[in-house]
Amino acid sequence: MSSISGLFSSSSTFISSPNSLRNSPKNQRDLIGISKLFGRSSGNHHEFRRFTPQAVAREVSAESLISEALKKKAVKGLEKDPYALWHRYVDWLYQHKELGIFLDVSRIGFTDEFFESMTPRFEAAFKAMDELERGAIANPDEGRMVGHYWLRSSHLAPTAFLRQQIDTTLEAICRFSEDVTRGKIKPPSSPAGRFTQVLSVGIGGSALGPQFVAEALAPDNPPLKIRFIDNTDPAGIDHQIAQLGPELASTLVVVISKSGGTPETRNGLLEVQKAFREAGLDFSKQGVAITQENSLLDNTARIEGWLARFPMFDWVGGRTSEMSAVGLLAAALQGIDIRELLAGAALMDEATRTPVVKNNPAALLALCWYWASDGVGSKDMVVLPYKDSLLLFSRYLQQLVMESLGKEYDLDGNRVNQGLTVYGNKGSTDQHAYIQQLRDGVHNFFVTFIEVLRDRPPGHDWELEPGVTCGDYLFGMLQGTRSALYANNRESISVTVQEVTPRSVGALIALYERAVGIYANLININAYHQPGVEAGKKAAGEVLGLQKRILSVLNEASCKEPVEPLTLDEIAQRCHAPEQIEMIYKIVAHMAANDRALIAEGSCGSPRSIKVFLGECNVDELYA
Ligand SMILES: O=P(O)(O)OC[C@H]1O[C@](O)(CO)[C@@H](O)[C@@H]1O
Repeated sequence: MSSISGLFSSSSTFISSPNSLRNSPKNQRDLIGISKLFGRSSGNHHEFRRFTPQAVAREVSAESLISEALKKKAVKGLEKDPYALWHRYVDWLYQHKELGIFLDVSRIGFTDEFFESMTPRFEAAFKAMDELERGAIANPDEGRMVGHYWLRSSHLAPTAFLRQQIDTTLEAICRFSEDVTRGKIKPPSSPAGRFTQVLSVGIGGSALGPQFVAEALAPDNPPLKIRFIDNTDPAGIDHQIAQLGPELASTLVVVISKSGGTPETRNGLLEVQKAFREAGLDFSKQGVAITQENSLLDNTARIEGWLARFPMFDWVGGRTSEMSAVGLLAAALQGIDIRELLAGAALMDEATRTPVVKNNPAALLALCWYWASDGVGSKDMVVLPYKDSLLLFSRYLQQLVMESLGKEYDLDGNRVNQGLTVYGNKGSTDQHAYIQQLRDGVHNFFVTFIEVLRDRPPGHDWELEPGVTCGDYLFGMLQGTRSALYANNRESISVTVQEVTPRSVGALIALYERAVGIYANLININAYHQPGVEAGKKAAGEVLGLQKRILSVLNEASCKEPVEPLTLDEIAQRCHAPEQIEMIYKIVAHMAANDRALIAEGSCGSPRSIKVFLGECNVDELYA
């Protein structure tokens, strides 16, 4: 779309003459982009929508909406007159006084006509969000309510039972973390006499929120320092445990998994438990589980008598779980004011319930996303917080946005392959990395700047040049980049917060949660399931199953007298998986690289030369 707007603004005749576009090789990429938008065949591209009557109706309206939008962009282009821009800035500026948050959408070029044309979609989206908050089954696939908003305003939960669950869990978190930080609950055998470290084991939504909040808000000397195991990388796990060293004895291990069965998290737990055994420590006295009631993890923790268990609710998704026990316990243990975090989110929720788009910052974000990416994710969202402590915000948003919006089908069952790509680290650091391309290169993105007005706590600033502080440079870099991008027709949104505090961080999380919810409604997809992730998990399970079959086949051949080394072809035949020969090669190469019992002769660089056998024959397994 990027080049589309540039293209159309240079010559409006292209609009009414799409064939002339098609003829220009320079424009092929744009055309493919457009045909993808509408699911139309283009050359070898196959049809990929089911054309139900509703789908046709929806498609036609989506198509006309987008081409209308393009025409308007073509006619108007991005405003360059400084006074007109200033008026646009002032007219569209959103401010939340109490939260000290501003949203500037003036550098997104949507037109008044486009804004008007979106009214029916927004009306439907507000209605759907309202129903969701009232407890409708908003995740139809999984038959679940979606209630992360209730976590910070329990009085809005649809039943007394839910209200009580939320309130008692919050009280339990506060009590437990206070008892831990005050040393009332302590590790059994640490010379420190109290817990000094938290080791948080979890992945995806069970890690990203706590990581972001720790980076953003943990004080320099927190009551407990936090570390994360968020992968099944053995070297990464070893590193975390090695860094803890003797402090393992005073480490509170918080294992987080909504499902309670995520393999990476289970592996992390088993690795940590092994480290505890080797150090002669009793894991159960230092382990805490956060999971759904009766999950595998919950049952393990209960049976093994872990120190504590906190619930994760069925109606809270992993990527929106920061305000549940998932995020709150870790935050409280680091001395972060979780009531403020919740208060900030609640205030933002209130502000983003209004059905007046111009007064609703989440709706404004959704409007900009729709305009900038044509409602089909045709451009990526680059998130650039100009503040070190917000470094992980882009990574946090990556899951929130991409796992929510990246969907194959819409709610009517049409194949739409929706999404919105998010990436970014922080400014001004990224100006010395990839912003060159953003300014001058391929135009396939829009930017979200996150600005923090307060540079340092009061009383700590100084001028490193007459009249200029270090923070002035950071400010200058942000404003300069915003202007330079805009001058080259690169659109941007700016979110400004007064300070990075628990309140503003809570508000930012709530702002984006709601923006994703509204946007999902605008594009008619279910934001609350993740069927695609299951495919990867299933395939991983199949790889491990194949590995077991390979070992069994090799064991049988290696128990022969003499031992029978097998080629990869022979292994594949005996595993009844000839089509899996490449995977078999990879499994053998991986095991060989890790000094497993398997011996591979030949060179990994010439797979056909490889012959494999096991160093030891396991007779028991033969007859198992
Ligand atoms: O909390 P769990 O159940 O371990 O899941 C972790 C993450 O895995 C996912 O389900 C994706 O696999 C995420 O949605 C989730 O946040």
